[in-house]
Amino acid sequence: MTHSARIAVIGAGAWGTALALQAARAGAEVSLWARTPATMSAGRVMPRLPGHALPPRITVSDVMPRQADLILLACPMQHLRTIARSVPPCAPLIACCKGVEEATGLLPLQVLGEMFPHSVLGVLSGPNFAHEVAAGLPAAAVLASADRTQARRLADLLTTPTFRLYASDDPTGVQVGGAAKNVVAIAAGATIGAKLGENARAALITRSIAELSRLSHALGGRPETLSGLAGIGDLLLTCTGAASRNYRLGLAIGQGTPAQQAADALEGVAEGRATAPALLLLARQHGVSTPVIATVASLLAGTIDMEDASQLLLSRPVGHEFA
Ligand SMILES: NC(=O)C1=CN([C@@H]2O[C@H](COP(=O)(O)OP(=O)(O)OC[C@H]3O[C@@H](n4cnc5c(N)ncnc54)[C@H](O)[C@@H]3O)[C@@H](O)[C@H]2O)C=CC1
Ligand SMILES: O=C(CO)COP(=O)(O)O
Repeated sequence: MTHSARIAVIGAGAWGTALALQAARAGAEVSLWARTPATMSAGRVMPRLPGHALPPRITVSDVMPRQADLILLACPMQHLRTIARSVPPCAPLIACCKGVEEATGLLPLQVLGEMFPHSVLGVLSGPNFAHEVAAGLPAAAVLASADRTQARRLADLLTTPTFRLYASDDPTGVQVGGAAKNVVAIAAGATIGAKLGENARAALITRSIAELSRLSHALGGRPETLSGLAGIGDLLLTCTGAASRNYRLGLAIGQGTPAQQAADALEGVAEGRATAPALLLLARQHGVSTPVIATVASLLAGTIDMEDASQLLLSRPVGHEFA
């Protein structure tokens, strides 16, 4: 490519803004699409990430870009379908959201696959707090597409020494990791909020990896993907990092705040909330046992309290570790 890559970022929330900054750092000309109409400016977008100014390579607009070499969709999962309706099918599309569509039980690329059957599709996921990526701190993630060569080519458009994008040809495993880790993070936060201890949290995170691997396998992904950046990597970050919105939602629930009230108090989207029941349904349809996801779904629905939740998990039979 002789010109700088043109990268369109759809969604000017925390993650979209951070990805726009990263794409500019990688040398691209960037258009950042913001939903809010009228005069978009750095001043409107940046309060979410204080301390970072938008460089001149980034233009912000409420009009969808018509031309791009790559399109990054960085909106909340439950709005992906609506927002994608306005996106032109002019370039490979990368889903940067993490979750399952509640109304359909579909993963991001299944939603996009229905809408853009002829486009190259990929997913970007991994342990990445937006504010750190925006600041240019070192981080790594994975970009997965069905075609390994495409995945590497697209990852190269965004990779810099401080944002290391590994390629993968297991988009299903990567999406399951990204969706499920937010649910596990709610459980981890609740464990700490209820003062069950750090041993309990470590056990919960580790056992959830088995759960996620089973689910990934049943949905057509590879279990080993869950031991990579989009699995263990993101679990480590989100289940221990106090900046995680999903963890903070769980923490408040564990301290006794009703789920709805805890969610209302959060700034930004905690994807695990809508994803927990959707993922549970998906797991049941595929005959996969997912005790952690089931417990979080019940906690969020208010059908059990924290004491019931810990009893449910602690009363399960203790078998062979890797049975
Ligand atoms: N914030 C982070 O550190 C990271 C977030 N992600 C993922 O990126 C996705 C977006 O998250 P954030 O940027 O953090 O969200 P955010 O909470 O910062 O921003 C929400 C975005 O959703 C838009 N929005 C709100 N209501 C809407 C509606 N009714 N219709 C259409 N758009 C609406 C807002 O305009 C804004 O762009 C999520 O799936 C999240 O899991 C992934 C990695 C890191
Ligand atoms: O996905 C994230 C980090 O990889 C962000 O996590 P939260 O949405 O829980 O803040």
